[in-house]
Amino acid sequence: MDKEILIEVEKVKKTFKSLVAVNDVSFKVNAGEYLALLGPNGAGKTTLIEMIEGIQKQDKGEILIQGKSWNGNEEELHRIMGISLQETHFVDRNSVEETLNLFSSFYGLPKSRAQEILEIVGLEAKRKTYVNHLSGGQRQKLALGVALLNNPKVLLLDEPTTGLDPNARREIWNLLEKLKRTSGTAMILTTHYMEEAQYLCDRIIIMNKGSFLAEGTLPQLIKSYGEGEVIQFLVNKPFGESLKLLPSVKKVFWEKRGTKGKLVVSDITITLPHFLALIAKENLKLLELESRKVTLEDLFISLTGKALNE
Ligand SMILES: Nc1ncnc2c1ncn2[C@@H]1O[C@H](COP(=O)(O)OP(=O)(O)OP(=O)(O)O)[C@@H](O)[C@H]1O
Repeated sequence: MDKEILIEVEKVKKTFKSLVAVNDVSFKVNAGEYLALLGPNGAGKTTLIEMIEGIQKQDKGEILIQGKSWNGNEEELHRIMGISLQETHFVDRNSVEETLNLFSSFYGLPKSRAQEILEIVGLEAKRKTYVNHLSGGQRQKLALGVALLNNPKVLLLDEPTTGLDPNARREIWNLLEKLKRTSGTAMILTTHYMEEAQYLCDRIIIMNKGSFLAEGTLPQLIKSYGEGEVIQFLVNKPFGESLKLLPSVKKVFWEKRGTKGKLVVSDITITLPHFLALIAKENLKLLELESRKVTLEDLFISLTGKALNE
């Protein structure tokens, strides 16, 4: 049986005066699927996710959650949605437990649900702590806990791990991964972190300046860039001969024309000796050299001209 489509975004556009924040984008998310919206600052991720959350209204296009638009269905949609904003504001002089109880009462849920959530997000030891005394990671866990209270069918997380240290980030990932195994929740998360999209999500959309530049599973995205390996280098003076002519080179990308760049090659062991021989022949000095598999970041840079965290 086909999976249920829980989120449908069809030709959605949003402008702020002359700025097109989201430009005619369409996609669907099925039950049980995790989707990442990956993009640099200002790409339009928050605007898009807030339109799906019903916080902002699109100028054009249609957004359906479980087949329904926000118009006239607010109450029903709020019941099936879990939302965590980029910065969730809690009442500082409430404890973790009081905060969860308060949000539970909004949904008409019993206090026992708040207790379950304390365990799920691993904040039992902090139940009596005021929210303004929590660390960044603990706050994010609490925000996630609030989003999960109503057992949402649709979970929308705006940069759930921005600013967290790697350990705290990993803990949030573990939580979300566990949720994926135990529920049919459809999730969209926005992120600047390639590893987050890669680790958690079935599908990735790369977004920049309001538009989708690429979409697919990680292997599909890597394939679209050109599978292979990368030789990254920096030399002291520009090359005289074209690097494209070296054996097994598929593409050449320059960061600083002639001196700093990247070769995408089908086999490093074939290209590398010729590359080094050319450096010797042209009397250049090799200042940096790195070889590795193609990553999503390579694709991202080639599509947007900038690194993900710029
Ligand atoms: N209320 C608003 N009024 C005017 N411009 C806005 C408004 N909200 C967003 N923008 C602009 O729309 C563009 C997209 O912003 P958005 O916050 O959606 O990007 P983002 O991908 O979420 O970025 P970040 O990763 O920094 O959160 C940006 O150029 C932003 O300045």
